[in-house]
Amino acid sequence: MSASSATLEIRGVTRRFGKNTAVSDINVSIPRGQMVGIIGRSGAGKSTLLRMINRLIDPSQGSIFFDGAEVSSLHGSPLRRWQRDCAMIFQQFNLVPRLDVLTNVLLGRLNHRSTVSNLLGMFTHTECAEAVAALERLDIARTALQPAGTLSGGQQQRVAIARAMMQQPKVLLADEPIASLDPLNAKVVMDSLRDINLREGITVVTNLHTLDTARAYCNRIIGMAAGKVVFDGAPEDLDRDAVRTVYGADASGADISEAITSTSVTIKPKIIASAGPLEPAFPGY
Ligand SMILES: Nc1ncnc2c1ncn2[C@@H]1O[C@H](COP(=O)(O)OP(=O)(O)OP(=O)(O)O)[C@@H](O)[C@H]1O
Repeated sequence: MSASSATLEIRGVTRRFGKNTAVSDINVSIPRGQMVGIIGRSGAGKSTLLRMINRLIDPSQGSIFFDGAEVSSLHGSPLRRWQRDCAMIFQQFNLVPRLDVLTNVLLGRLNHRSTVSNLLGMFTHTECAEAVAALERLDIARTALQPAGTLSGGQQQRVAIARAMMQQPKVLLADEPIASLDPLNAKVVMDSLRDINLREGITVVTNLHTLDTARAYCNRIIGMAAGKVVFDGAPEDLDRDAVRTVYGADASGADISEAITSTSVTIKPKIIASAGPLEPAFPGY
C-alpha cells in the first residue's frame, strides 16, 4: 500500500532505549499542509517521535513513509535528501554562534550543493539574496552581519527558521520551538511557523509545552502519554476529559490550566490502557 501524495505516514513505530520504551507502536498519517501540535507530559515521547521522523534516531520497530517512499530505511545521499526535505528546528536553536547570521542561514543550503562548492565555502548571489529575503520575511535582516550568538533567543529562533526555509523543505519539524522564549517572542515565532504553513503549504509538526498555544495555532493536535498516542483530533475536540487523558490527571484532579506545561504537571499519572487514536475531524482532508 503506498501513501498518498506528500503524506507523512508513521506506521507501527516503536523506539526503545534499553528497557525503556520511549515511543510505543505509533500509527499516524499526516497529509500535506497540516499544522500539527504534539502535546504531552515531559517524557511522553514527543521529541523521540520527531527525531525519528527526520532520522536523527532510528525506530526500533516500524516504518516511516513520505510521499509513498520509506524514509526510515534510507542511507547515504537519499537520507541526506530526506533530511533536506524535512527541516528541523530546536528549543536551543542550534546555530553556530560565532558565525554571522547570514552565513548561518546559508548553511541551510548545504545539502543542495556539490561537495566542491561547499568546500570552497562559496555561495551564489542568488543564494545570498534568498537568505536575505528569508531574514527580511522574519523581520531580522538588520542582524545579518552580527554573530548569531549575540542575538536574543527570539531572534536566534527566527534565524533558525530562516535557515530551515533555505532547505526548501516539504516538512518542517519544530521541537519545543518556544520553550525558551518569553511570550512576545513565542508569539512571533509561532506566527512565523503558521505563516510558512499557510503560505507555502509546508506541513508543520511541532512539539508544544502549552495547550493554549497548540489550540491557537494547530489544526490538529496529537496527545501523547507514556509513548502512545492517546488523542488525535481537532483542537475543539480536545475537551476536559481528553486533556486529562493526555496529562494524566485523575477524575478528582485539580483543574488543568490552558497554560499548562508538560514540565509543570505534578498531578499523579494515570495508566493509559488503550491508546487508539480518536477520529480526526479535518474538513478538506
Ligand atoms: N538518548 C536517549 N537515551 C536514553 N533514553 C532516552 C533518550 N532519549 C529519550 N529517552 C527517554 O525516552 C523517554 C521519552 O523522552 P522524550 O524526550 O522523547 O520525551 P518528551 O515528551 O519529548 O519530553 P520533554 O517534553 O521533557 O522534552 C524518556 O523516558 C527519556 O528519558
